[in-house]
Amino acid sequence: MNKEPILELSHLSIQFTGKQVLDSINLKVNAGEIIGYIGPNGAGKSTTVKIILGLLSSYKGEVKVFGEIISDKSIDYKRKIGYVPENGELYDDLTAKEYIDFVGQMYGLTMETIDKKLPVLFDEFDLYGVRNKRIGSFSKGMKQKLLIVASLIHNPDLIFFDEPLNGLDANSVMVIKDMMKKLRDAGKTIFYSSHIMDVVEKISDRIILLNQGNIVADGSFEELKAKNEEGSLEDIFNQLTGFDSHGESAENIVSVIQGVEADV
Ligand SMILES: Nc1ncnc2c1ncn2[C@@H]1O[C@H](COP(=O)(O)OP(=O)(O)OP(=O)(O)O)[C@@H](O)[C@H]1O
Repeated sequence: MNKEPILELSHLSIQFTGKQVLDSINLKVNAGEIIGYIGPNGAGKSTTVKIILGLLSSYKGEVKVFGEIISDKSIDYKRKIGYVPENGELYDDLTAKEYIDFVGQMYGLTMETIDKKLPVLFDEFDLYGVRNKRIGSFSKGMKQKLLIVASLIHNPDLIFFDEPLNGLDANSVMVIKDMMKKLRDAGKTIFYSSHIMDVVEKISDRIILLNQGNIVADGSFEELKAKNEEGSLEDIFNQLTGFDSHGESAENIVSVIQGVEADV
């Protein structure tokens, strides 16, 4: 069995206009895990994913995916990667079927393969009835489900989900959570970024917390809980990111709103 990590970051750093966003991050990820990749807004989660996907090149350090340094290689490694971006762009003028046909073919799938997979996936995601409608007419949740189908149609081994539950109804959320576990059980690796702490807590085999450019926690939820003597992942997150003033912040917001209202 190949024990080489599926993903390895060594001393990964990046700056934007003088701001150190990632500060020498080291990380090894093995196949068959769900990694909850969390951190405050602006911590650098999406930036990390964009570097791994080859969308940003101004970084320092080394990124290995499937055992190969990405800067040395062709873009072939991307054929085995799936990605749902936080704010995914779709082509409004295409129909849902045209979009998946297009994405599938970009990944090198034959139309025969696409035609076998697409009806089942669309059916499960409640998109079959609208497969020939233009994406521009879709609701937020329908677009999100289409992005998820597009990210998985080529059977990727490494999957990046950035807030995949955005806009999904409670039924779809259950499907996606179960689907992530089944993909993990089938040996896939999922890098899951989200601010919904109770889902991250329940679904992740390993949780990585990024704060101010550094990894400040790395382990299973049970390990983080034992180490930090806190109850929930939300509590651990607040403690490790040094945030203990939510009550005060809420009070300030409400009093300013009321004050301004009163002056009008
Ligand atoms: N192209 C860019 N040019 C300049 N600054 C950038 C660029 N991309 C990201 N940044 C900055 O890098 C930091 C990290 O951004 P990133 O989007 O990676 O955060 P995040 O952890 O994904 O946040 P969120 O939880 O809000 O999605 C932010 O300060 C952001 O302003």
